[in-house]
Amino acid sequence: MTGFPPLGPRLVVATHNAGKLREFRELLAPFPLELVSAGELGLPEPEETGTTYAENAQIKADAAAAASGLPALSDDSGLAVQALWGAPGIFSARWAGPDKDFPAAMRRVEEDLQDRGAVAPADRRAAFVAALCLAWPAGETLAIEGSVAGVIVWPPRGSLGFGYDPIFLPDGHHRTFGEMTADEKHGVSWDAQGRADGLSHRARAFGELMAALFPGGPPR
Ligand SMILES: O=c1nc[nH]c2c1ncn2[C@H]1C[C@H](O)[C@@H](COP(=O)(O)OP(=O)(O)OP(=O)(O)O)O1
Ligand SMILES: [Mg+2]
Repeated sequence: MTGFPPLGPRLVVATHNAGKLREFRELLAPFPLELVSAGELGLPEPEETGTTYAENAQIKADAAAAASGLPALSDDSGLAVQALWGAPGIFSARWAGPDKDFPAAMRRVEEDLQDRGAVAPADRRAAFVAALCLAWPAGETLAIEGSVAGVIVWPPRGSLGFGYDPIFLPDGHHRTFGEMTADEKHGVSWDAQGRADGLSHRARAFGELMAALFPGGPPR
């Protein structure tokens, strides 16, 4: 028993981002859940009025759980660049504008770093951060954050993944997220004790969240 209401069999993935949805489908595959996305249910995209990732994640999960009557899992995430005082941060999606122009958003990150004279890798530190929120229709919530540290590289490298992946090089690796396979970027492995391990911010938060709900790891 985990002290939380049952999770399934149906779970709403409360995102309108196709890249995140693909990652969550892969992350949730080992679990006995039937996934429906906010888009498939025609749920509106709530306004992200929070001032933190966690607040925005809760807004998205609560809205989807209330509208669907099902448990809902949301993600609010972003890229925090140290030399830019954490920007774009919670505004990462908004930097890409209504057309979701991530090449332009990545250029803006690079231009802002150039303006600060940030050329050496040590001056180009960044982290991807994800806050996940699981909300049940009766109001219970479970929230967890994950992050991964690295550096911003220029020019962008790789065409896999989504968003800012091509300019993020995680510490200890020589390929950017845009050059990594889905499994390398966000695959989660479970040890015999049911502890999860993964590389990306989303994989790390997801592993911790699911370990809280499924002690011992995914059912075999
Ligand atoms: O793994 C990632 N790889 C690359 N870029 C990423 C990642 N994770 C977040 N990001 C960037 C792009 C995304 O657009 C923004 C999150 O903004 P965020 O509001 O949480 O998501 P969103 O508006 O795209 O979809 P939704 O709110 O429907 O879940 O940060
Ligand atoms: Mg959003």
